[in-house]
Amino acid sequence: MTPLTREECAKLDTEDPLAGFREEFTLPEGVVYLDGNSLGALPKATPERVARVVEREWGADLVASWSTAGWWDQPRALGAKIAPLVGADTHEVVVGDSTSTNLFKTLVAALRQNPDRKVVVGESGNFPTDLYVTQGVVELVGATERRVAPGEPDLEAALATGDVAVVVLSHVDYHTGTLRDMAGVTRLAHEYGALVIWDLCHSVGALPIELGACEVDFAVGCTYKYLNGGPGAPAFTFVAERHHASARQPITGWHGHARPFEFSGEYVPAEGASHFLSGAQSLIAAAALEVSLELWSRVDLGQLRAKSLALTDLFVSLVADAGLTLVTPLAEERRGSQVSLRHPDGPAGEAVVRAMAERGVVGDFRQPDVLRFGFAPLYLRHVDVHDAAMALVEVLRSHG
Ligand SMILES: Cc1ncc(COP(=O)(O)O)c(C=O)c1O
Ligand SMILES: Nc1c(O)cccc1C(=O)C[C@H](N)C(=O)O
Repeated sequence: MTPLTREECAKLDTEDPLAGFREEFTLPEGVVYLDGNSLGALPKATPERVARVVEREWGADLVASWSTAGWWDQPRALGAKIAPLVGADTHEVVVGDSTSTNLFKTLVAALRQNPDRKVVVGESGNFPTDLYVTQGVVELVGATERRVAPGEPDLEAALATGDVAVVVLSHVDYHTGTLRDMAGVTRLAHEYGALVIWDLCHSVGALPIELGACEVDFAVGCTYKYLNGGPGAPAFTFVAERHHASARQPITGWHGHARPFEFSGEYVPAEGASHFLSGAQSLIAAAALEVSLELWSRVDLGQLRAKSLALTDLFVSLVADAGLTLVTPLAEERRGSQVSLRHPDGPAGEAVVRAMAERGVVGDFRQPDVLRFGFAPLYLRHVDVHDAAMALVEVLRSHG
């Protein structure tokens, strides 16, 4: 692709069907924010809603708000708002806890769903919390972890032994930005009798996801990156309907009980994904997420994906001769909404990211040598991408 001029980028911005969303976010003056894959930007409507929950629902209405303000059902209501973003039915998604905790719950549940097998397959290089939680679960339940190199060939070899209960994978890799073939990998795992848990942290809000059509078993994901729920916003859990009747998660708290207000001494699982809830959530954090999900309900995911690909294409073409190695696959079906570039001098890449931040371009560095730039299509313009790329080229030039 021939790199576009800034004027050509400005013209594309005038034709962008998503352009209006930028006005709905608070963005610091003079900053190009390419770290929305770590912490998404703040929707302008969030502070007022959070203040209302604090002052009115909590301050004035107190305990009545559990029913009058819908607090009790908020994990399901928010789950229903996430469902269309991930191609799920409303009763298959609940919101609460962190991605790490939800991975723990779904992994134990998936192992119990496949009781004759005791091997969990993960990939080296997956986000550390996925690897750590897997280690914790296999120790706890007496299973075995088999960690393979990323990619379908190694995964298939690991599955072919016929003893794999569950596979845990990231839909988009946090480090390289590689997008996995969710349908193909899920089918492969099923062919070998394994279940699949997908971590959607780097794909939800970045591209359309079809959990139902791909026949995914379980999925988890966070809401503070592309979904703009705020720092530490509650995560979500997807449980396919076919697992509802039998799946059993291990943190059997009262919010996952079928009749919590009977206060009985015996645990009876709630129906549907609700069983995957455990205890009370922060309703203040939930209010912030509710605002951003209302905004997300107006987003056309096809337009989002088209813009994401255009922005990452643009960035890649503008920095093609900068002396960095592209890590993120260029093939559209393999690319998330980020661009990762390897610095030839490894750790020197960190100084480049710092120098860019001094020029108002915020990206991040991931050990040992990757400069990582996330492209959140709702609030980034083509001109921002142009400016960021030029800043990177200049910084690299001045760093020799
Ligand atoms: C792939 C992936 N999984 C999980 C997490 C985070 O999990 P938690 O919200 O529990 O900190 C992140 C980011 O921090 C991530 O990138
Ligand atoms: N979740 C984070 C946190 O709690 C503190 C600092 C950073 C994060 C991140 O989101 C890191 C991010 N998952 C990554 O892909 O690197």
